[in-house]
Amino acid sequence: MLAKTGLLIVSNPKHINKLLSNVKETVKHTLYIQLLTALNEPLGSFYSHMFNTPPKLSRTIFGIYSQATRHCNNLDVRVLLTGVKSNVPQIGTRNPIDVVIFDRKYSKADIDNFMKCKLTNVSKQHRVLTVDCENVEDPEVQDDSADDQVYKHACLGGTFDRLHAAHKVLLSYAILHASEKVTVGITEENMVHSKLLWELIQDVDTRIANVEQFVMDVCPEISYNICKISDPFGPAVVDPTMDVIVVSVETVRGGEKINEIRKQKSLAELVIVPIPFIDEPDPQAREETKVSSSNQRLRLLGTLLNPLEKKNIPNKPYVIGLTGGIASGKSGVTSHLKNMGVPIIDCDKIGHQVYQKNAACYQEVISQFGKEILNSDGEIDRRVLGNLVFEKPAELTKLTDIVWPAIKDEVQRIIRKSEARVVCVEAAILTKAGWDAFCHEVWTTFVPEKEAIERLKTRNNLTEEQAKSRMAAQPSNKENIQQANVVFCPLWEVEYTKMQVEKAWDLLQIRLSGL
Ligand SMILES: CC(=O)SCCNC(=O)CCNC(=O)[C@H](O)C(C)(C)COP(=O)(O)OP(=O)(O)OC[C@H]1O[C@@H](n2cnc3c(N)ncnc32)[C@H](O)[C@@H]1OP(=O)(O)O
Repeated sequence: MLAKTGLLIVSNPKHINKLLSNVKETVKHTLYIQLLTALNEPLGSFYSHMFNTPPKLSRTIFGIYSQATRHCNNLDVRVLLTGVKSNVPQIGTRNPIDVVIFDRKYSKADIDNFMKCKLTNVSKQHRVLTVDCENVEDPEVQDDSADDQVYKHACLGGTFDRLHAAHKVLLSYAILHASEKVTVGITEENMVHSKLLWELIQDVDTRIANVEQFVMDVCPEISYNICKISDPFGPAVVDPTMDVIVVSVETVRGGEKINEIRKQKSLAELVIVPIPFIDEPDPQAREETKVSSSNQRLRLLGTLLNPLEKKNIPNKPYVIGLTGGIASGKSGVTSHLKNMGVPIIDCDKIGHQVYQKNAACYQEVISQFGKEILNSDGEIDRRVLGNLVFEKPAELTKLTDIVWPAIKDEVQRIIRKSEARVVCVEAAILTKAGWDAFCHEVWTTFVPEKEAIERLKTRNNLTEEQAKSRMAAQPSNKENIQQANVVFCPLWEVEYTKMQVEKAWDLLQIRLSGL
């Protein structure tokens, strides 16, 4: 049975390759890794060589996270730095340990003693395993050189969206280079708008909480200042106590810029420690070749982003409510679903039908908006009506108050008589109308607002102002995403949208099979 949380006790990091490929069969959620300092060191003298030389671990830690990315990317791997900063030789992880795995054989007495004296948070039902790694060496985990130094106060900054291996390396390097304090600047929302799929970036408080939880888990012995930053420099250009800044190789220039400003302010320059990228082992279409948050966000497209709510509605047909901003590519998604055999209930179309001549809402719409909205054959001219309502929210509400009940009745009638296993209700403002109440899942499309404006200008011949006012009549991307279970970004080629829809469809089949 897979354990939720494991602890790997590593006597020789050069075994890590084999160890990690083994543990992924044992642990399913969090894997803590504790390094012993040297091969053949008895368990009892745990940590004894580590004090005063912590940065020497940096490259080992980089190697471990790189290998973890390759071998067990689904696990939350955390290399413990406990004991590196003080000689409190105990491991008190945040999550209780369900399985302890040793990379070599020890006597029962040594193991019993270790379990009793060194581990403070072990679950009652824990297991102890040994993966024998004699004669296995992974050349990619390098020996550490001895030229690193420890300073009092290290700093670093970034977005830290969906904490991944490269973030963990940056944070670990900062911890290893600081004897007293690490400051982490985390970008506020104003700083993330140029990033790919920024709409999917976690809110700043969640990102702060994740970083805090990680650093406190791997090394509670030093102090942390985790703060929001709304410019690229944050406290690094004003704090005289900072000594060293940890950056990725891509952001060395940012570190240099900070030093230029510090110099102007007569503050001591920071030592810049650049960290190489971790390679993405299996980059997919559109992904970067390094481990990155934008890769993670791309991978979220088509997956269950927000959990499903239990609703008291019939299980058949299973109703997907598809929504999304104006010109955000809803029809691209519905055409892929249609090809997969899913009936689409198009609410725009039903909306048009309900006020056709002699239909249920025809007279009421005319009484509300006047005969000026009629064309020569007595039909309501939607272009005229659209111009009246899209510019003025109160007018739009008057229209929707008239037509939504009729559209809803028709949608529910079609659902009731459907024989299909899955149907899709396509509605621009599904959640604002409260129609998510009769959908099992809400799926949404979004494209960057700039892109939607361009599409409206070219596709619908609207001016920039008109495009903006139409967008203002709808929930924002952020609102739609927050309320959706699955999201799509039809920003690129048709095939890429199709791939997202197929992924969503395959995952939906798994959910349906569990009903
Ligand atoms: C709950 C729902 O989502 S029901 C479906 C939406 N329909 C309604 O709300 C009914 C009221 N709307 C209408 O009668 C018509 O849309 C009109 C008269 C305002 C404009 O008609 P047309 O010029 O033919 O435009 P059309 O109906 O194709 O809508 C244009 C865009 O505005 C969106 N839209 C339609 N109604 C609304 C609305 N009430 N609020 C915001 N956006 C809307 C459409 O979904 C469409 O988006 P898309 O370009 O991404 O597909």
